[in-house]
Amino acid sequence: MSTNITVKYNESPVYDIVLEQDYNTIYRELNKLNTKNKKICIVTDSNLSKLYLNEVMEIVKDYAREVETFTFPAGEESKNLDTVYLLYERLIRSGFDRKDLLIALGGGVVGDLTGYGAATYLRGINFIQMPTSLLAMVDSSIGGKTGVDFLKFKNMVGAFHQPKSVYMNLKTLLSLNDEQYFSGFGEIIKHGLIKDADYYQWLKDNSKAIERRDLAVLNEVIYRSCQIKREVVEKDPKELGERALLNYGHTIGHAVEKHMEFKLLHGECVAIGMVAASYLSYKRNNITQNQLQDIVEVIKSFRLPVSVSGIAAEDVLKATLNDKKMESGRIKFILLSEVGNACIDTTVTETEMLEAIDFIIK
Ligand SMILES: NC(=O)c1ccc[n+]([C@@H]2O[C@H](COP(=O)([O-])OP(=O)(O)OC[C@H]3O[C@@H](n4cnc5c(N)ncnc54)[C@H](O)[C@@H]3O)[C@@H](O)[C@H]2O)c1
Ligand SMILES: O=C(O)C(=O)C[C@@H](O)[C@H](O)[C@H](O)COP(=O)(O)O
Ligand SMILES: [Zn+2]
Repeated sequence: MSTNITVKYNESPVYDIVLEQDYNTIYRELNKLNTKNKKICIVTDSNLSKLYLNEVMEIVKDYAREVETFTFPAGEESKNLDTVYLLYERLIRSGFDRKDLLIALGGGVVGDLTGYGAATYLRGINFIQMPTSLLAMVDSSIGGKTGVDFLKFKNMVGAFHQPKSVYMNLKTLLSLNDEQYFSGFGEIIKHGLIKDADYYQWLKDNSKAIERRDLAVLNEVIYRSCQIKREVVEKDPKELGERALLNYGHTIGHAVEKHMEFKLLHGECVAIGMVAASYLSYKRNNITQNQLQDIVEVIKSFRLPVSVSGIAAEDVLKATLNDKKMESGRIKFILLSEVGNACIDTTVTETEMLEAIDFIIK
């Protein structure tokens, strides 16, 4: 079973998202890029290097002049300029030129960091996303947002740089531990809440099959989420407007992620941030108290946290004011206008934000 989605900018196809259940057809993506006389560097983390690197290398080596690998320690703590420095060093020492190619084999951390390396090395070289986590398949591998954290502030240094292809092997989802697997549902539930109430309902109806990682159902989840993300990024590739809706739950979520020193996964922090943003949406009379309660229960049913402890509300507020959503001193906050629709609101006050943050700190 293979499914393809094409991402277009200004009506022109830019790259394909390929959903597969093995790695056998990667060569098609490489052939499109004429890689036979190019060097390829596969960038991955210390977990994936033990799981899929050899299999991918075996295939890629027949379609490249030379294959290098660059592995860094797994986890958000590595998503910074120190790791990018080591990547540049490796590429320079190995003589990578502008026509060569990077492959990001891993979760969102590998994808964001490799994408940023590709965007900046020699002023930009090609890269392919090979997402292995659910979160990376439904969200981070699509749309060309690349970057790294700085002083633990999330994604503060980055660039828009589109991949040449996004190739996923859904069987890799079977080796994720439960925490990593369910963290993907932070972004998936977000897609339903901001864009598609039917999808949100469908997720609830299919929770049992999702729980047992039925690959046919996961194919549907990934396909629907990728379509939602594709539609948004095609209309607004550089987040001048509507793309900001994808930030639902992130303003407070990113601040929690920073203050928890990356002990919680990104999807878990997005889940907590969505509870706060849904609380504000309820306070603004956009959704009912029952709908707020339903959102909290659905997030819990996907084994995601809905609150956090051990951090101070004032610190979280301060970090939200340093996030990228500030514009002329005002925060661009994403609220639900109803379940299945979201809006940008620049009138949320610090007092309202503190109340929402208090709601998620236990
Ligand atoms: N660029 C974007 O649009 C975008 C969107 C959403 C999230 N992000 C970023 O993505 C990151 C989160 O992504 P993530 O949750 O994939 O984190 P991650 O890359 O750290 O992966 C989570 C953990 O799962 C492991 N892992 C990944 N795939 C595996 C597999 N198949 N089997 C076993 N273990 C596996 C990793 O080694 C890691 O330990 C954050 O940095 C976030 O800011 C970016
Ligand atoms: O693609 C986007 O745009 C998103 O906002 C997707 C988010 O899930 C993702 O976490 C993104 O990296 C957040 O963007 P940022 O600009 O707030 O760093
Ligand atoms: Zn996110």
